[in-house]
Amino acid sequence: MRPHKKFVPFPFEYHQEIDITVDSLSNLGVGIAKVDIPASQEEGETETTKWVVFVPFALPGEKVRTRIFRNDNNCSQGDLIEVLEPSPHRIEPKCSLFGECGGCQYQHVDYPTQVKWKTRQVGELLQHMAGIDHPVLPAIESPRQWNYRSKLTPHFQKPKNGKITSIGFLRNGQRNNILDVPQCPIAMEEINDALPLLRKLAHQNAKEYKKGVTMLMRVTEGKVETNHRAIATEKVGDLTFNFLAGDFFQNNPFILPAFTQYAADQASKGGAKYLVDAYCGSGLFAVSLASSFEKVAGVEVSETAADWARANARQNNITNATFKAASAEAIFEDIDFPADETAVVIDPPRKGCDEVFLNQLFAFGPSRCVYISCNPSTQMRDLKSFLDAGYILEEVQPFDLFPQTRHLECVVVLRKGK
Ligand SMILES: C[S@@+](CC[C@H](N)C(=O)[O-])C[C@H]1O[C@@H](n2cnc3c(N)ncnc32)[C@H](O)[C@@H]1O
Repeated sequence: MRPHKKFVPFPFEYHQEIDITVDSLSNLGVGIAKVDIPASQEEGETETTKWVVFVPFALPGEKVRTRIFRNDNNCSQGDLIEVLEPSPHRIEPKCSLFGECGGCQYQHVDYPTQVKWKTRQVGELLQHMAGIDHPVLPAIESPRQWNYRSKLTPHFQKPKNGKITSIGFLRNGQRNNILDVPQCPIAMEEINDALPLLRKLAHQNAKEYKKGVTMLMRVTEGKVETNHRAIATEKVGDLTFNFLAGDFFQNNPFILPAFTQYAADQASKGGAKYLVDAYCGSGLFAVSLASSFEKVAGVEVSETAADWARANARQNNITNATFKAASAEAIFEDIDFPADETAVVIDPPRKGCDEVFLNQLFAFGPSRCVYISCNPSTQMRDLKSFLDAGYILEEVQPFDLFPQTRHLECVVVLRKGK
């Protein structure tokens, strides 16, 4: 293969193979090695400098052979060719598509080590993004490490000559190349049981699709729902939640009782009597935490989700919670809760909180904030604003909602300084 015409042949030639020792992992789950290279391209250069090489699927402590395919300004990228000295934590991946499929990054690592690395990555983000050294509690493990996902969204591209080429997920590292995935070991058994028929029907009806499709598979009461507008049901401990199958709901139901209990304990610590659930979706936290508070107010931009939050409160006999369908910052216009007795749960989408919301939140000044996020990078960015506004970081507790993948949920607990 020839190099890309923009390939820069320094510090490595195209497809040069080098043996390296991996030091750490990036937050994308990619192995990072620091190697010595000549300090400049001058002939006869004797000085060396450290250079970063990224190698996917290589584990910390391993010696591996990598083949370089790209040199950037301050790092290089290589493919993993051979593991020369394996890590004691390396295991056989369960899925034959591991490495090709973009869904999982950690199937080749034993579970306790996955959780340890996720914990460490949160600590590193805390340092790099928020500039603080603070202990991170060990990530809470998922009770199920396989067959835990209650939602799967296999996709396919526009059929060619009336034929669908593959139904599945993006290939690892690619943006529009879909790998055919007939079974997925992190999806619940119900999904894997239903997948063959769904795939067969899609192939049979291929001529009807004028563009690519993302299919929905949502487990609800032992069955799989594929209609976005259908009602799905999930039990969390003694509580029952209904929501539109296509709307957001946390998709590892097995860890949710521990997750919501932790949020309840942290939000009510210090005697807060009132709760605001910002970005409340169909009311998971508002409804789960309501018994620990006198009054609860939820806010959610999706009207259907806010309607379901109201219905979920009613069907679980929660009478102290109200919900507003609006952008999150609007909640501070109408609540009359005393700020020094109010806790706010904040669970925004991956992009984090916007400035308008944060300014309104800080102007209100609740005594406690429990910030939950599936994207610790934006969470740590926002954390800086909390610290600047006088909040004190109490606890950082990751939860592993997504075993075998690089993803996690992280809970950051803050109290207002004096
Ligand atoms: C990560 S989900 C959390 C939902 C809920 N807390 C749960 O765990 O089920 C984020 C939610 O924020 C909502 N959202 C997005 N932007 C918003 C905004 N500006 N104001 C209020 N809600 C918003 C989305 O519709 C989604 O329901």
